[in-house]
Amino acid sequence: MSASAVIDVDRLNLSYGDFHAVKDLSFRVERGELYALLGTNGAGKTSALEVIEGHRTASSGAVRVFGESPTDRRAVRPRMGIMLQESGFSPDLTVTESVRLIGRLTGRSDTVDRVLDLVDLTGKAGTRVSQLSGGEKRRLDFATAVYGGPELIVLDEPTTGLDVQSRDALWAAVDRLREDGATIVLTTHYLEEAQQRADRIGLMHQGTLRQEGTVVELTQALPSVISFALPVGAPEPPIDIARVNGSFHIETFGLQEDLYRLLGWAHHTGVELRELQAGPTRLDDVFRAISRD
Ligand SMILES: Nc1ncnc2c1ncn2[C@@H]1O[C@H](COP(=O)(O)OP(=O)(O)OP(=O)(O)O)[C@@H](O)[C@H]1O
Repeated sequence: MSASAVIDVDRLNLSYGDFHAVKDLSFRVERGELYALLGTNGAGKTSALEVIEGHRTASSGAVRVFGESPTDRRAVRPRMGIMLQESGFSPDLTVTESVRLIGRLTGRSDTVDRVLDLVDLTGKAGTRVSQLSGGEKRRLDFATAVYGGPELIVLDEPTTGLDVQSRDALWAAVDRLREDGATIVLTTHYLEEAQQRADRIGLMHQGTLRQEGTVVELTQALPSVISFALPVGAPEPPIDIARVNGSFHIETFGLQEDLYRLLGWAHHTGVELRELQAGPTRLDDVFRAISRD
């Protein structure tokens, strides 16, 4: 195990009865990293996280968190904050009471006021959980993960159900936690959030890790795309292009060169390139490629 690894997952397998949900999964998360574990529905992300969180026992393989077994709660729990997909707060408790209760369970020290400010729930301190909106409940879930500023924070689909403003606020809070040195493990179906923020990404499909790397490493194997539409009757550019749904696509590993040629041709022939877009491969494309099989 690497000396700095906060999480070390080595050939993890997890079965539910006859169903093999996680297959020989290995990955490491280094101190201070934001690692995004992404994948298709049912890929096994939550199952893997549940083993890391100490909520589930592996069928085989080794998982270490801070060098300890995650089931050693006394060693690991005070250092790890967890935002589950659903926390199951008691509906009759107020926001303040819920945070205080969770705070006690973490074994970390903090003040309710600071945590509510961090997750932007100060105005709802006295509101019962049953009266919170979906997005407010999600922010209360986030409060449980950040209480006491843990070294490791696990976020399972943290922004699902949040409006754009609340998402931005959550990511701003995550940025501040990272500035303080926190290590973050994240699952999300919002690939652009992972693309923008993750230091490294693991892509899972049907229980296995199909690819792992930085965004650049993952996307450089696929071509960039230039797309545009042409006015009726316009000549076609002398470049290898495909027609998709009435518009033109160029797939290229030489984005700059092909764009230069295309724009030069359009300029010389006086053709307008409508809805012109050019950009590197997005994580969505890598994702589609791994989930085809
Ligand atoms: N308690 C359980 N009993 C039986 N099967 C389960 C159980 N929990 C999960 N599974 C199955 O294991 C597989 C992996 O589920 P998991 O929730 O880990 O996937 P996921 O990658 O988190 O999916 P999603 O993105 O849809 O949340 C799925 O096929 C799911 O139906």
